[in-house]
Amino acid sequence: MRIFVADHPLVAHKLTALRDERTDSPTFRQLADELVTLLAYEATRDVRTEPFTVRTPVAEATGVKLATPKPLVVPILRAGLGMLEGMMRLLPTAEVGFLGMVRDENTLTASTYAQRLPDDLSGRQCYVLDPMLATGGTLGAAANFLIERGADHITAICLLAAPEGVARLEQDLADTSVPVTVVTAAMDERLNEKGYIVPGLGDAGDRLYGVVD
Ligand SMILES: O=P(O)(O)OC[C@H]1O[C@H](OP(=O)(O)OP(=O)(O)O)[C@H](O)[C@@H]1O
Ligand SMILES: O=c1cc[nH]c(=O)[nH]1
Ligand SMILES: [Mg+2]
Repeated sequence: MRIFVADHPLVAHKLTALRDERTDSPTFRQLADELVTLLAYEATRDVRTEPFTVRTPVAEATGVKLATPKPLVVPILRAGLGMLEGMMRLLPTAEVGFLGMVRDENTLTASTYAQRLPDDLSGRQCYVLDPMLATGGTLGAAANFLIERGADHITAICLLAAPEGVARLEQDLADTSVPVTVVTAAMDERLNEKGYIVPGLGDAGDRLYGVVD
């Protein structure tokens, strides 16, 4: 597994504002959207392309276009939905599949409550959107689910990651030969006793969409 921590002043600036507890929900959604687009630029460095030739008004130019099958973007509901538009801005022709997952606040175990994905992901590059890599349970389960369906290349975009989550993900993916990369805006210090990232930004889903319970 590969971890890429984006090192860019604009990423750091937007992330700081996102962390700020005074940031309201509309601003949080806007910042998350902008941050994802910056991260998506890094995350799509190895998106598959094929040669494509066009004619300019002057001459022929050899270039590339996105290869088929098109990449699949998979936001993990709920909070990953807040990252979708920012990702699709860079990959407008990608297809989108959905995974609904929730972490039990007491056991910190992730479970899947909804999925709408192609059955066969053979040969697909998948871009998973999940703002928080905390214990790693959610992302590990999501990645293994996609691999079972045939995905052969997975890149996860996370706004924040914790070292404990990265270690768990390494373990959960130990048996796969599918390349998995995590692109994140920052590697934070640790998890607290409730499984929240420290310093983190709080509950990403609640800050995007409000508290449910
Ligand atoms: O790494 P983990 O310990 O598994 O935690 C990370 C998950 O927790 C949050 O989702 P949550 O369960 O709060 O659902 P929500 O997006 O609906 O708020 C977050 O959006 C991640 O999906
Ligand atoms: O810090 C955290 C950990 C898990 N989920 C969140 O939304 N925030
Ligand atoms: Mg939540």
